[in-house]
Amino acid sequence: MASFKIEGGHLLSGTIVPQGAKNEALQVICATLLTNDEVIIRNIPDIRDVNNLIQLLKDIGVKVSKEQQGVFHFQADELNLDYLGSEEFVQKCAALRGSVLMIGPLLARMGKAVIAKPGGDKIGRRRLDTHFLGFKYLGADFRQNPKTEVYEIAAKQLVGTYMLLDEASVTGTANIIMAAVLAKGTTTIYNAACEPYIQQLCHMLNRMGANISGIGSNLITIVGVKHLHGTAHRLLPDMIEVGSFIGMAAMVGNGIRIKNVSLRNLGIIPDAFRRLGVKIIEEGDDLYIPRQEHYEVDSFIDGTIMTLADAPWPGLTPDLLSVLIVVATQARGTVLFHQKMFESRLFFVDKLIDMGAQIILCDPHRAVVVGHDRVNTLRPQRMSSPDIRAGIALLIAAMSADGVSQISNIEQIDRGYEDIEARLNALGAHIERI
Ligand SMILES: CC(=O)N[C@H]1[C@@H](OP(=O)(O)OP(=O)(O)OC[C@H]2O[C@@H](n3ccc(=O)[nH]c3=O)[C@H](O)[C@@H]2O)O[C@H](CO)[C@@H](O)[C@@H]1O
Ligand SMILES: C=C(OP(=O)(O)O)C(=O)O
Repeated sequence: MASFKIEGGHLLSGTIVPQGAKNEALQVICATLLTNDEVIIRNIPDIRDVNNLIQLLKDIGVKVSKEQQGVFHFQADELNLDYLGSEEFVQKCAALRGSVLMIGPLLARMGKAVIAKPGGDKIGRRRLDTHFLGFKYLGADFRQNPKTEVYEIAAKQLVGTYMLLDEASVTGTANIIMAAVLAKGTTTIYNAACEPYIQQLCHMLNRMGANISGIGSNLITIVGVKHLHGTAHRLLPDMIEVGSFIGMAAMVGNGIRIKNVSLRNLGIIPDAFRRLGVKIIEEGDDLYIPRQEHYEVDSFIDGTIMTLADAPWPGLTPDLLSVLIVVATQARGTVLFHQKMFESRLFFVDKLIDMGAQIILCDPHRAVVVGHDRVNTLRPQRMSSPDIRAGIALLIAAMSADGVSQISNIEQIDRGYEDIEARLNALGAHIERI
C-alpha cells in the first residue's frame, strides 16, 4: 500500500490542465465493444481504473493499441467468448466498478454477459437493480448466484420498449442505452441520468450509426439499428478533477488557472464553490482562481444557513461534496452538507476533525461545518484514504496544514487522478510518494 508524505503550508500557483473524464472514459471504452470496426478515443486519462478496464478489454480479445499519450485505438472484431465465462475474468471484473459497463454492450453484441459484483469505492451500498431491471425490460433473462455474487444475463434478441427507471442511475442509464442501440424496435428511457458523461456516450454512439434522441434530457429515445461502425471520439475534461482543483486553489492557491475546463459542461459545479464564497473568474474556457485571503459562506435569501446537497444531474454531483467540505473548514460561516445519495461517504470527516476542523457529523448523511476563517489552520495527521474523493479532499487538507502529514492507501486516489503528485508539485506542492 503506497502513501503520500505531504509537507503542508506551501502556496500553489500556476496553470494546471485537467485530465480526460474518468467516468466518461469507462463508458465510451466499453462502447467500443459494440462494433467490429476500429474506434479511436482521445484524451484518455492514465489512471488505475481506466487502465484496468483497458486490460479487461484486451483479456477478452479486443485489439488495443496506443497511438500516443491518451490516444488509443480499439477494435473488438474477435472476442473470446470462452474467456468471458471464465472464473478469472469474473474475478477481474470484481476489482473494478467500471466493468459493469461491459454488460450492456456484451448483451447487445453477444447475447450474454457474466459479471461478478463489481468493486469500486467503499462509500455505502451500491445496488445495480436499475441496470438489471433495464435489461429485463429489454427482454433479457437475469440470474444471480447468491453464493458467488455472479450475475448472468442473457437474451436471444433484445426488443425495444418503454421503461421508467427506478432511479436516475448514471452507469445504469449508460448500460441500458448501450444494450438498446442494437435492439429491435424503439426503446424509451424515462428518468434517465443525463450527466455530460451520458451525453458524450450518446453523441459517440450516434456517430457510430445509432439513432438516439433526447440527449441531455431525462427522456431518451433509441431507435434500434442493425449494426454500428467505427468512429473517433474525444473525452471531455474531467469535471470532478476541475472541481477538485477549484477546491485546492481556494485552500492553498496563490493564483491558479485551470485550463480548458469545458465550462458549459461543468453545470452547477463552479456555483457550488461560489456559495462557499470562493471567487472564480471565467476567462474564455479557463477558470482563474485568485488567492482567497478570506471567503465567506453565502446564506439563503431568507437568511437561513446554507445547505449544499447532492442531486442527480444537473444537480450537484455527490463526487465533489468531500472537497467542498474541506474548503468549508476554512471559510467564514457555517454550512450544512447533505449527502443524499451515498450512505458512507461522510465518515471521512472524522479525519478532518482530528486535524482540528469544526465539523458536527449529524448522521451518516449530514455534516455541519463551522469554518475557521483561516484563524486556525488544520493540523497535520497520519491518515488513510477510504475512497477516491475523500482521498483528494484529505490531500488538499494536508497541503493546507502546517507540518507534515501522511496519507496511506493512495491507490484510491490513483484510481481517478493522473500523476497527481507530479502535477501538484509543479505548482509548488511538496508531496512525496513513499
Ligand atoms: C463510474 C461512474 O460513473 N461512477 C459514478 C456513477 O456511479 P453509479 O452509476 O454507480 O451511481 P448511481 O447513479 O447508480 O447511484 C449512485 C448512488 O446514488 C443513489 N441515487 C441515484 C440516483 C437517484 O436519483 N437517487 C439516488 O439516491 C443510488 O441509490 C446510489 O446509492 O454515478 C455516481 C452518482 O453521480 C457517482 O458518484 C460515481 O462517480
Ligand atoms: C465514486 C466514484 O467512482 P466509482 O463509481 O468508480 O466507484 C467517483 O468517481 O467518485
